[in-house]
Parts: sequence; C-alpha cells; structure tokens
Amino acid sequence: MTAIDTTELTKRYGNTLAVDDLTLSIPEGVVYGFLGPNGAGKTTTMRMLTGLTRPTSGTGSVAGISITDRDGLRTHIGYLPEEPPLYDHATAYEQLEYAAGLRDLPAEATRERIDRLLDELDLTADANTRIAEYSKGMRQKTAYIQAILHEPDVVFLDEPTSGLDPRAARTLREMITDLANAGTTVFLSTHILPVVEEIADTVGILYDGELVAEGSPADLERRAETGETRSLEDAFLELTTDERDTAGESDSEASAANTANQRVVEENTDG
Ligand SMILES: Nc1ncnc2c1ncn2[C@@H]1O[C@H](COP(=O)(O)OP(=O)(O)OP(=O)(O)O)[C@@H](O)[C@H]1O
Repeated sequence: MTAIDTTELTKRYGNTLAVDDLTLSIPEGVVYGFLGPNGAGKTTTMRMLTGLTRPTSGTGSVAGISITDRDGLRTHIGYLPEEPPLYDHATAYEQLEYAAGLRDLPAEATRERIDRLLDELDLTADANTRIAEYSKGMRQKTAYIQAILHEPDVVFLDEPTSGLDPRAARTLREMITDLANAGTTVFLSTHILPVVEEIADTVGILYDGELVAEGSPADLERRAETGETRSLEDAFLELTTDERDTAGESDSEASAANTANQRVVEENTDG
C-alpha cells in the first residue's frame, strides 16, 4: 500500500497559488525528502497532508485515510512542525505524559517508551526541568518524541535537526532511519541537503508550488548538468532557478551564493 497519495492537490491563499496540482505516490516505509526554496509550498503541503489545512482542490490520503478526515488521521500520523506546540510551564516529562493521555496510550508501556526515547536523545537529566528553561535543541528533541510517541504509520518532520548539536543531529538521523526500517513512512522537509543525501530514499523538489523533480538522491545528482562533483545541491539549484533571474543580471547567482553560504552555516551546526 502507498502511505501518502495525492492527486492534483492544490492550495490557494487569495491570489497566491501555494501548492499547484501536486500528485504524489509514496510507498510505506520510505524516507521521502521534500525539498524546495523558501516559500515553495512545503509547509502548506504538510499542513494539508496532516489535515490542518483543507486543499482548495484535489484529493489526498495518508495511511489510507482521506486528508479531509482530520480525526481519522490523528492516530495514524505524527507531525513535528517548524514551531512545535509545547507548554512552557510543563517539564518534558509532563508534556509527553500529557500528549500520551490525549491519545489514550497505555500508561505503563508509554512511560517505558518515553524513558527510552528521552535516554536515546540524551534528555533524561533535564526531563524534569520546565520547558521554559530549555534550549532550542532540547525543545526540538521533546517535540520529536511527542511526534512519534504513539508510533504513527506516517510521520511528517519539518526541519527535525534544527537547533540540534552535531551529536544529537546524528542520533536523530539514525532514529529516523530506524523508524523507516521498522515500516514507518517519514516525510521529511529540510534545507540541510546532506541530511537528505544521507537518509532519504526518494527526494521530491517543489518549486513555486509545483513538483519539478522526483527520484533517489543519486538520480537527481546525475541529472545535475553543472558542478564539479554533481551534488544534490547542484541539482537543487538548477531545478529551482527562476529563468527570469538568469535572463537578467546576477540575482540568481546571488541567491545561489546565499544558499551555498547558508548550507555551510547549517553544516557547521549539524554534523
Ligand atoms: N496562511 C497563509 N496565508 C496566506 N499565504 C500563505 C499562508 N501560508 C503560506 N502562504 C503563502 O504560500 C506560499 C508557500 O508558503 P509555505 O510556507 O508553504 O512555503 P515553504 O516551502 O514551507 O517555505 P519555507 O521554506 O520558507 O518554510 C508562500 O507564498 C506563502 O507566502
């Protein structure tokens, strides 16, 4: 069975076409890297797939449930959004027990699972500290555990390694790979291309709301026409360059340079 299926999924906000006729067919148990420049429509797509925003037109299902059935989706999906919903006054432990309670998860098994996940992410020592006192990375770890606590069939992760130190980022990449190996489908949006190169089975590139390329990271690298080593970054930059810019002066070069610089900065924060 496919885990994520969409047909001509479209979302308009007034005159803005945020997502344009997006058709996806993602099998179970894969890590799908969803790439695109700022404003390409990635978050809007994830919000539609998680039932948080209704499509303007088109259809979709996740784990066999229609994306218009928000309640039906709840038990089958997990979502780590860019700004995770956490209660500052709670501790990580309280937050996770609360999330488990909302989902009616069995108390004892869930407590063991929370302990194990906190330990894997090196958060045990801080689990009884209020989230208000957490660093960005500690919040991110808590939110990641919250997103996968109920063992969803499909998990949507928006920049999951954001704010994590190199060791934690590596642990999380390994945890994501383990999830997929155990059959969970992972829909991963990130600007950190080495993460995608490392863990994604398939990559989809969104540009101006449209899917402009799809394939394995190696497929997309082979498609790159320029670049000495033909990286996923070369392919990304070629596929997401506005022809209107290249016709003029050096706007696109400036933006490519910015993206490259950003990658360097992010690589330095994400081992
Ligand atoms: N609630 C909204 N109201 C109006 N326009 C919106 C809304 N949400 C998104 N948009 C617009 O839709 C387009 C796609 O935005 P979206 O946030 O999905 O992009 P993104 O690929 O997630 O970007 P980023 O990488 O910067 O997070 C943008 O033009 C954005 O301005």
